[in-house]
Amino acid sequence: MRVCVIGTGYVGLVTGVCLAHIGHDVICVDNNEAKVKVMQSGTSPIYEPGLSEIMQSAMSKGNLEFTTNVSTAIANSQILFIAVGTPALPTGESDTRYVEAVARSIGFAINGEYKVIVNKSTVPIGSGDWVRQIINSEIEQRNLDTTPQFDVVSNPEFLREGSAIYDTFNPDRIVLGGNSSEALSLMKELYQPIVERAIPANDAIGKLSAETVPVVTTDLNSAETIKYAANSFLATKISFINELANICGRVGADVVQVAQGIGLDSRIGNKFLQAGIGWGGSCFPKDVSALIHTADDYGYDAQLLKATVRVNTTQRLLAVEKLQQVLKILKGKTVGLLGLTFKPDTDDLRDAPAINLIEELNRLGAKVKAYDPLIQSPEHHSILSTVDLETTPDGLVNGCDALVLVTNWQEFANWDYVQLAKQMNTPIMIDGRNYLDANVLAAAGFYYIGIGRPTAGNSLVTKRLQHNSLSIDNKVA
Ligand SMILES: NC(=O)c1ccc[n+]([C@@H]2O[C@H](COP(=O)([O-])OP(=O)(O)OC[C@H]3O[C@@H](n4cnc5c(N)ncnc54)[C@H](O)[C@@H]3O)[C@@H](O)[C@H]2O)c1
Ligand SMILES: O=c1ccn([C@@H]2O[C@H](COP(=O)(O)OP(=O)(O)O[C@H]3O[C@H](CO)[C@@H](O)[C@H](O)[C@H]3O)[C@@H](O)[C@H]2O)c(=O)[nH]1
Repeated sequence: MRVCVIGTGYVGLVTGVCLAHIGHDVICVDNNEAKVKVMQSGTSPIYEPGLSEIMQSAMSKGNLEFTTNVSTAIANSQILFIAVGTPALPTGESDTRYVEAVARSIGFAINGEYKVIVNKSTVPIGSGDWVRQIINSEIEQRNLDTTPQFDVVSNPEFLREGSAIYDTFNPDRIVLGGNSSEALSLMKELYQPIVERAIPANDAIGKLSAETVPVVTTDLNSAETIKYAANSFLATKISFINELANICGRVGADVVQVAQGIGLDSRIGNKFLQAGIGWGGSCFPKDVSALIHTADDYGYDAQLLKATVRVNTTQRLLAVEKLQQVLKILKGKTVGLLGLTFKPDTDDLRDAPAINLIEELNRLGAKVKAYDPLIQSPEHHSILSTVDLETTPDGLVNGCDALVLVTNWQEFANWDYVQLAKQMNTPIMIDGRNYLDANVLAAAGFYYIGIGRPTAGNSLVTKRLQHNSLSIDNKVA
C-alpha cells in the first residue's frame, strides 16, 4: 500500500521504517529540512537500536523515501499518518498546533482518491472529529467540482524508546478507532504482516511471538482514551511502587523483594514495578497531565492521577535528600551522576529526572559532574552548561564526594568499583534505580544507598567521613 507519514520524530520515523520493512511504499515527510537531508543520506537522526539497519535496507529496496514536500506525498498516498509532536503547554494541556497544521496541509492537498487519515500522535480526546472538521473546512475553501473522500482513524502508538523496533513488530495489541468500515479494513490490511507475524527476518527485530496480535477496534474517542489510560496506569503503577519504597525504607523492608512478591500475582504482574527516582520522558509526564486537564475540563477532579504526579515530583528529588543525609551540607561538595537520559538505550533527555536533580544540586551549591554513554556534549540541553560532562568512569568519579546512579545503563553494572572507590573523596553511591549489586559495591568499599532497601557497607566510608568531620546516619535508606 502507498503510505505517507507526516512528522519523523521517534514515532513517525519508526512507523515509516517498519511499514516499509513489511513491503509498503512509504514516504516520510518532515518540515525540518536539515533532518530530512540526514535521513535521505541513510542516517537516523535519533539513537534507537536496530533502526538504522532496517532503514537502510528499506531505502536500498526502494520502498522508503524522505521529503519535505508534503503536498506531493499526500496526493500520492492512500494512507496518511499524522505523527507530529503534541508537547505539553505550561497549563498541562496538550499543544495541538502541529496536528492542526498537518490537518490543514491534508485538506489543502488531498485529491480525488479515497484516503485514510490516521492519527498516530497522542491527541486530546475528541481530536479525531476535530481533525476531520479542519480537513473539511480546507477542502470547502478550494471550491472543487468533486469533494475528496476520506475517513479519520485513531491508531495510538505504544512503542517504548530504546526498544521501538521490537515493540512495533511485537505489539501486545493494535488499537484502531473509527466508524468507517472501509477505513478500518484498509488499516487491518496495512498491519496484516504484523498481526500474522509475517515479518521479513532481520537481526535487529528479535524473536517474534507465535500468537497473532489482537486488533482492538473502537470508536474514535475510546481509542484516544486508551492511549492516555495506558500511560497513566503505568505511571501510577510506578508511583505506587515508589511510594511503597518510601515506606519500605522507613520500616526496614526491601522494596525489590516486595515488588517480586507482589509481581508474581498474575493480577498485578511484575512489569513496571522497579522503584527509583521517578518516571520521566517525552510521554508519561505530558500524557498524565493532559488526562488530568481533560478531566478538569469536563468537571471531574482526577485525584488519583494528581497523586501519581505528586509522588513523582517528590521522588525525583529523593536523591538530594539522601545526599544531604550522608554529606549534610552540599554546598562545595562534588556529586557525580551516572547517566542523564530518562531511561537507557536512548539519547532522549525530554523531562528526564536528571534535569530536576541538576537544578536542585545547583541551587544548593554543589558541583555536578556527569557521565552518560550518549550525552557527551552540552548541546543536548541548556542545563548541561552547568555540569562537567565526563567521557570516562575515572573522569567522573575523580574528586567526587558521592555518586548518584540516575539511568540504569547496562555498562554501569560492569564498572570497576574497587578502582573507582579509591579515586573518590568519600565512596558513596546513591543507586537511584536499585540497579547495582549492593554487596558488590559494599565489598568494593562503597557506602551503598538504594531506594527503599537496606544500606550496605560502611566501615571504610565511615572512617573517611569521620576524617571529614561527617557522620553516617545508618537509617538513610
Ligand atoms: N516518543 C515516543 O516514544 C512516543 C511513543 C508513543 C506515542 N508518542 C506520541 O507520538 C507523537 C510524536 O512524538 P515524537 O516523540 O515522535 O515527536 P517529536 O516531537 O520527536 O517529532 C515530531 C516531528 O514532527 C515534525 N513536524 C512538526 N510539524 C510538522 C509539519 N507541519 N509537517 C511535517 N513535519 C512536522 C518535527 O520536525 C519533528 O521531526 C506525540 O503525540 C507523542 O505523544 C510518542
Ligand atoms: O518499572 C519502571 C519502569 C519505568 N520507569 C521509568 O518510567 C519512565 C518511562 O519508561 P518507559 O515506559 O520504558 O519509556 P517510554 O519510552 O517513555 O515509553 C512509555 O511512553 C510511550 C509514549 O507514549 C508509550 O508508547 C510506551 O508504551 C510507554 O511505556 C522512565 O523514566 C523509566 O525510568 C520506572 O521508574 N520504573
